[in-house]
Amino acid sequence: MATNTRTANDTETVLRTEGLNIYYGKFLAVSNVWLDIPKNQAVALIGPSGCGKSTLLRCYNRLNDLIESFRAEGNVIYNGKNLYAPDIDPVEVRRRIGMVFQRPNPFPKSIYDNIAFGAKINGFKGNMDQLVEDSLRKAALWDEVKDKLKQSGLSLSGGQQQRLCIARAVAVQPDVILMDEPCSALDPISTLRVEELIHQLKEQYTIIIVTHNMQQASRVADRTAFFNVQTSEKGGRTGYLVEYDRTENIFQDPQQEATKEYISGKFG
Ligand SMILES: Nc1ncnc2c1ncn2[C@@H]1O[C@H](COP(=O)(O)OP(=O)(O)OP(=O)(O)O)[C@@H](O)[C@H]1O
Repeated sequence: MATNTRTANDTETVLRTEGLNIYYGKFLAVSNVWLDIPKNQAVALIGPSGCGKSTLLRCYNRLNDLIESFRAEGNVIYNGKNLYAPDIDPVEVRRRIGMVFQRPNPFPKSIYDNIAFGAKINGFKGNMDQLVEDSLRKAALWDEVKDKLKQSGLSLSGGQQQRLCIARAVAVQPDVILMDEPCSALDPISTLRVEELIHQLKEQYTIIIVTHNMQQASRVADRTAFFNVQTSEKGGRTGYLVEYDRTENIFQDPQQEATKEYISGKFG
């Protein structure tokens, strides 16, 4: 049984996960998750490979809908509305809840158009130059690219490309930004820059980050959710939430044996 799974009552909850079971076909990938994501905080999802961190993350902006075998039971409540209700438009969900992926994936377009493209599709009618500058500033990239906005986004370094993807996510004025191992393809200096950026972004956005790097979770996250895998009699491996608490508690005073073992490197 998980502990501290709903202890985000010190601040407003943006995303509420209620008894979520996630299936791929008949396979139960993640079981019975109860988890509140507080506004303007960063929450890290950690745990061994296959425990369902990315699967859960993709439920928060309905990206799993693109997988035919995907099915969810339970509720994901975003600002009071069930994200999986029939009248909810998944495209609008993905605008409000943006995503940054493991590998930087800029469009094969100019730096400027990487930002402007999504904004135009979303009907942005304001000053585009200003939006591009503001978004690049929020992603701590403006000073490095302001003189080469017409160059291809693909001409940037990996770390710059990832910050461009963050700028692109920010440009459509989301509420929440999901990050799926955003630094795993980056060098240590670029990683630090993205981590610093996460601290700045929290002032305006809520962030959920999947990371394999426990130091990273302890550096960037206010709260951390530790997931583990249990093997059924039939051999199926299902992820479940073990413990969710303030990050310092998870790393310095975990309540569950499995969390203690994981953070001390005994498995995973
Ligand atoms: N599209 C899919 N179809 C079927 N099964 C899937 C699919 N995506 C993930 N799975 C399965 O769901 C389980 C959870 O996978 P997921 O990638 O969410 O775990 P994870 O904790 O993010 O792993 P990792 O840390 O290795 O990235 C795994 O058993 C995986 O094989």
